[in-house]
Amino acid sequence: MMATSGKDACGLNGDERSVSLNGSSDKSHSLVNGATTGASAHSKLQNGGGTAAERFTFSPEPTIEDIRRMQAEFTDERDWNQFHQPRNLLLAMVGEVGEVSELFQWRGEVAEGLPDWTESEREQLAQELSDVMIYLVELAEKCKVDLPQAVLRKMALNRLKYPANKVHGSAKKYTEYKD
Ligand SMILES: Nc1ccn([C@H]2C[C@H](O)[C@@H](COP(=O)(O)OP(=O)(O)OP(=O)(O)O)O2)c(=O)n1
Repeated sequence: MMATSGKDACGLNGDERSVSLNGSSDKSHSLVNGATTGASAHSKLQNGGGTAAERFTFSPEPTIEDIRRMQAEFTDERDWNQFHQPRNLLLAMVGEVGEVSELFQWRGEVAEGLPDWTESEREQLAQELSDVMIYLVELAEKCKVDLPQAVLRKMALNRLKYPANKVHGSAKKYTEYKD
């Protein structure tokens, strides 16, 4: 089960955890803090409201291949590959998706930037999303899916299925378009 108090499963509190993040959370803090400074800043961060210049971006590293390699090292060091077959990894990933859901449940709609969330809640979310990503990457590895290239192929398909000039501003599924 997910830790729900200020301490996580390793016994770290929010402050201790943020020390180990190498500044990667600073960027999100500044964006998020912007959202709490006033109504206009807040509304700008609603879904779809930000310009490209304001958009939150990730650090370039680690790459997906870096994550695959680091997780492979982690499991090798523990002799855990015996447990990490595809189905087990899938179930572990779905369990972690459940933990992400738990953080959102009963809150109603949540605005982009999570303006009402505490630092501890944000850090919990970062950890649970990371768990999902780690298991997803390892699942892809164990299924021999080259995930970065597969994502490129899928995005190309998505662009074909949803031509921008046809679907602009509409959330309809492609099967609903009749032309
Ligand atoms: N057999 C395992 C167990 C853990 N992990 C790694 C991958 C995940 O990133 C993380 C998952 O650890 P936990 O199962 O302890 O789950 P949580 O970190 O979510 O802890 P909790 O369930 O207490 O929130 O550790 C792994 O690779 N293989």
